Amino acid sequence: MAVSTNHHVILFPYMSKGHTIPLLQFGRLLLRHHRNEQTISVTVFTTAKNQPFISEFLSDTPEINVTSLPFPENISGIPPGVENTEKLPSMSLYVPFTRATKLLQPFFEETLKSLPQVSFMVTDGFLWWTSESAAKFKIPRLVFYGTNAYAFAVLNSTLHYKLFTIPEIKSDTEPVTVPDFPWIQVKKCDIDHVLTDPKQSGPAHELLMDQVSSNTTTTSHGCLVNSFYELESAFVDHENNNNSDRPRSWCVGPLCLTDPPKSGSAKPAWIHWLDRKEEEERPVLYVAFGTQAEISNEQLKELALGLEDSKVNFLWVTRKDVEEILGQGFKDRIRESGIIVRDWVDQWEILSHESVKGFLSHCGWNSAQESICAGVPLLAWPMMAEQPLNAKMVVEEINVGVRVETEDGTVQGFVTREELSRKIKELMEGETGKITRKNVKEYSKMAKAALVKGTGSSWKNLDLILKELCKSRESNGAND
Ligand SMILES: O=c1ccn([C@@H]2O[C@H](COP(=O)(O)OP(=O)(O)O[C@H]3O[C@H](CO)[C@@H](O)[C@H](O)[C@H]3O)[C@@H](O)[C@H]2O)c(=O)[nH]1
Repeated sequence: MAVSTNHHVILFPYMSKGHTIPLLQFGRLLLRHHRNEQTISVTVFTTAKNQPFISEFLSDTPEINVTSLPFPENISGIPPGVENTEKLPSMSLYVPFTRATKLLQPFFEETLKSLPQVSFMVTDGFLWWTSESAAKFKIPRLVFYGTNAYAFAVLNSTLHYKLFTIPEIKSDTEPVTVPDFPWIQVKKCDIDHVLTDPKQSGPAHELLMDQVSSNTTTTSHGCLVNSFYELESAFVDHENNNNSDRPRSWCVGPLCLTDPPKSGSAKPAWIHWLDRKEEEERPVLYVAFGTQAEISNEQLKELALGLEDSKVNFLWVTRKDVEEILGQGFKDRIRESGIIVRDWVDQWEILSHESVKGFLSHCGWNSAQESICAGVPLLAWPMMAEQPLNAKMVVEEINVGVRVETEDGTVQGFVTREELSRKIKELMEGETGKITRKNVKEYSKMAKAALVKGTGSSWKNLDLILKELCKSRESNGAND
């Protein structure tokens, strides 16, 4: 008779909801994925101020342990008590905030000493120093970035060929062919400025280099990707076949599909509103820009007016006080057609609602993939980070969305109410909308199939990871 084995997996997400949520979903997936006689336990590392959100998110999975480490204090530029990027006064503080996480290392390692055997750890690529801890404790480490394979492959190609730096390309908007993928053209403004800065020095560059070197075959066993093979096979294959210095990429998603069905709790007001729109047979555009987008008041006003001009019904989730910025008049005018929500919402519940037929999104990868899984086409308005690449992928590669254009063609540029209104109508009522809606439904089916036990590509990948990592740990005597 086979002896049952216990495996213990550590997850350490970066302190930003867009990075944390998918790793928590991965924790759920691990628990669901029983292999033969193995049982798996999971410990999530975080900091005290992030713990309540994580515990609440995992309330359906109390078996997952959550351990908090003390976030460093007195970091120059970081207001006291800020332990998450959403609470930063500006994303320009990303570098000092992320650097400060290194001060968690001694606490992390001290806790590792007291934990039961660890089979492997999955830690965020932004927490580069966790690869040192993994090496010290001889624990295999998988790295997680939260991005898809398309963006990762295009960024790696940009870095490898020094695409914008040698020779230096000054224009922000000149299209440049990506050598590894000649059918793709990118502009300098599509790429994070750290990769296109000819100086290639300074704190942001040094941080990036630390993160890059913690994702090599010697520092990481593999790269966990929140995506599914059928969505972007060319890019997954490219990463795995052409880069001997980087560890293998494993698509194990879409992780949003691991969320439990809604329990019988009372429906929030916005879901009642969506129910009413369904009865009235009025399609709704969902509008939301993730957890860290920074939108000026001027741009926010223009967006509001574009929504109003389009005459489309909309549900807009925003962190800003729209009423204060636009005045009561706007709310009165859109009383019948729109609803504005400032609470934390269950985005998946909204996207899965029958009345939601389009999503105006910044194309953070979680939002974009959630939309694909729910079969909802996107109106792509990228704002920062790798979002311009996600938008390209959604619009040009898999044709499940329409792109919003800025006035000057740069990512940071201004978007007029006329452009917004035109593109909203194109997505919700036009021919392109119809085509993208048909395409996205196909990808939604493929997404679900990827996780099916025994046959799905992501299910098989996770099975291989567990087989490989748990076995290698046993043969190293890790269970002694
Ligand atoms: O009220 C809310 C607001 C957000 N969400 C969820 O929060 C996540 C937000 O993630 P994402 O859409 O990816 O946006 P960001 O928060 O902006 O994500 C950051 O992290 C992503 C993953 O690395 C990157 O793709 C983005 O560029 C980066 O900005 C999603 O799962 C949403 O469903 C909710 O459930 N309710």
